Amino acid sequence: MVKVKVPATTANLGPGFDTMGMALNMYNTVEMDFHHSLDITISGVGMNDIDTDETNIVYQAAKMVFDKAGQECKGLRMHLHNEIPVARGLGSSAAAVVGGVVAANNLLGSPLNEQQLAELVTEIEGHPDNVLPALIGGIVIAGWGKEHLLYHKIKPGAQLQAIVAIPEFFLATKKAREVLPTQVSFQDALFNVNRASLVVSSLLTENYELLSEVMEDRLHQPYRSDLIPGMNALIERTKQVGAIGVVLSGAGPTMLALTIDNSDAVAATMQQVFTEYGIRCTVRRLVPIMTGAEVVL
Ligand SMILES: Nc1ncnc2c1ncn2[C@@H]1O[C@H](COP(=O)(O)OP(=O)(O)O)[C@@H](O)[C@H]1O
Ligand SMILES: N[C@@H](CCOP(=O)(O)O)C(=O)O
Repeated sequence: MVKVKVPATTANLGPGFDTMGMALNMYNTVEMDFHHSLDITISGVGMNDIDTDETNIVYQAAKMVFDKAGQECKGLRMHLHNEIPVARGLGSSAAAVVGGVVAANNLLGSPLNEQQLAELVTEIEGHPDNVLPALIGGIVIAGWGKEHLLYHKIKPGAQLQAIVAIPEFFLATKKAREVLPTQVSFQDALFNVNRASLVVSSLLTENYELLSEVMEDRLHQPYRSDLIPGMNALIERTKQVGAIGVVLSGAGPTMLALTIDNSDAVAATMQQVFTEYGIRCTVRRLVPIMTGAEVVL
């Protein structure tokens, strides 16, 4: 039996759509063992929102590792314990995919190396920005090259905190991608190239004064704002009380505020603004982490 612990992630970091993400200290665990049939049990959050048959994505991801390794999968016994809320923009599906792939790879004696795991989880999820930090931790910038996935991991600054306001309502990533345009203007593309580059350089140099001016986006957030009541007001007001950057976490509806200090005021303001817009939410204070999925048993 193997037990794998996988972190939550916050993807995009504003302008880095489908490109950047960061691992956070909130975890799901996957326990997995060989079995003659499929037997899935679940505990923790979202128990009623997750399938326990062959459509379960932890199982589907695990089965792809068996297929790649040329091994027959007769069944699996799995217990999933979840802390990451489902369909809220904190990478629950990424954690499920990574948990399934890493657990199965371990069960089979590690036939796939890190590069192969990174490519497999990206193929399954469709974009690398949440699965890569879930797999290897830290802040990851990633994208497909001609043949291979290219990725680079940055160490988050030690002082950085991540406050997340998690609304009570679900927003499936699929739905939040359907509102995106198929084309954008040259000016908006240029704006995001500029801001994403400045986000990376300010994270690398821990220049939070610069970071506070550049976590802006024109490729996805404007199109998603109608799906998240209060999003723009929350960004504006949370920045006024000292957050470095305030952005949509992944595809939403969770909002992420990066802070160094002023965390109490930031957390209170996020809660307050959502409440004013009739949205019940849970605010959690998290920190970026350098460790991705790890085998704990
Ligand atoms: N722990 C889990 N185990 C299996 N499937 C999960 C788990 N968590 C989430 N999922 C699946 O992922 C879907 C949510 O994915 P998605 O819409 O991308 O939201 P998120 O932003 O949380 O990743 C759920 O509807 C469910 O099918
Ligand atoms: N780049 C993706 C990220 C989705 O992340 P999730 O954690 O919300 O699944 C997007 O913005 O669609």
